[in-house]
Amino acid sequence: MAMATRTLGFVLPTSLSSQPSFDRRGGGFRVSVIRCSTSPLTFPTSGVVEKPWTSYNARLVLEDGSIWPAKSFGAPGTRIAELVFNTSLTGYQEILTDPSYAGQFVLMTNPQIGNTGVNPDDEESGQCFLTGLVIRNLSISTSNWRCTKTLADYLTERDIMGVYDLDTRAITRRLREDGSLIGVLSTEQSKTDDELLQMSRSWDIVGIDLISDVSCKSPYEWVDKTNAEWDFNTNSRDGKSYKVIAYDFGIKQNILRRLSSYGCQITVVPSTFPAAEALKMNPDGILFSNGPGDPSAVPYAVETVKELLGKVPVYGICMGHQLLGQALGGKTFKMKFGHHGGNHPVRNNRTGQVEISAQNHNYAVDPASLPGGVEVTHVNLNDGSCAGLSFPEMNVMSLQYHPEASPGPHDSDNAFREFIELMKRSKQSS
Ligand SMILES: NC(=O)CC[C@H](N)C(=O)O
Repeated sequence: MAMATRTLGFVLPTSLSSQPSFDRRGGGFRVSVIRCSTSPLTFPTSGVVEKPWTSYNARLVLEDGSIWPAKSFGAPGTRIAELVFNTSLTGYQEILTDPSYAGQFVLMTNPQIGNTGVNPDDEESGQCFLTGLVIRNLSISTSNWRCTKTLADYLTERDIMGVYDLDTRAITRRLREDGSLIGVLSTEQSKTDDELLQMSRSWDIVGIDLISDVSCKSPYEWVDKTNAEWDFNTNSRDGKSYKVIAYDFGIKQNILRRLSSYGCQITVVPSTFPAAEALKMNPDGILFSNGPGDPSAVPYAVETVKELLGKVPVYGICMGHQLLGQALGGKTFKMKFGHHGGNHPVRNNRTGQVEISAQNHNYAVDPASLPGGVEVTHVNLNDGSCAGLSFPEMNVMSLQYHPEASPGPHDSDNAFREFIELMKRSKQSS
């Protein structure tokens, strides 16, 4: 939810003279450490201080046989996941709580993470879903006016692994050259490198249904809007109300806030909610949400989408877009290393305009596999992949990326208005 200008609000005391400097004699950092706190901050002005987190040795072992010594600042243990890199400069808390990262370790290419701590407003869901966070440096000072906790404390409390002190540039280059890799993170010294390597080679993320674990268990109403302080683009609202059912495949709360701000009354339903029940509720539109993993591993969700097609206007975001692609008769495939970041240029084919977008996906719809009448509305300009679809005959629209952009730029927010227009037109013609 936060924008860069909001989250980068350092409050450094004037008596603090410079950048942290490493003191070789003392083995510590010669800085003033600002622990985030809701109580007034006190600033030591001099002296050697220890890093404000407990660190112990860890290893990242990748399936290609590479071993990356690291230091842990989160939960201890040994965990397996797919490693992806994310190029966002800000928004690590939204990334940590985005359910689409279930089954993955996220490596941040931004070399310094943790400087703004965590706060109660930037959560995309009620828990952290990724398996671990991999970073170059953990910020030694934490300061932001909304901060209530340090990143290290937050990850440890939520039992999520976090490691730093790895060469994240070298790992990113490897992922770009060889594609995403399965890895094992471990703080357990009793496990040999070879054991961890075998573990990483014994698991695969392809073909696993990850949405059933992250979806809600029963329907609920959503009413929260985007906080007025953060809202924008308000001129495009028509003041009317639309009844929307949101299928939760791992939904980010900012999608719900944006829909609500655009005047939707929302009922969120689980991924297994029967299409017939959804239709009985007489919605004006249906949203298929983002969600983790392989869209080919959830045929039941594709069936639900198929049953709803043509009966009511539908809007798919990310996983929802991929499920729509399959339901329309197309195929999805796994990309080499996917798109994860807040800086992806997308061309809107209808307007010719380029939007800078937030993206997080490893799979894509193959446009060549789609039947006639389905239009590719958006293209990712980095690699030409399909970034949006429309099938006007059935009131279908979808985006492979994140118009709710949290974190990320807001260029694509108008897609919510387009969904409203789709529902409005369909209502008028029926
Ligand atoms: N953010 C998402 O919905 C991700 C979609 C899908 N799980 C992928 O990785 O491609």
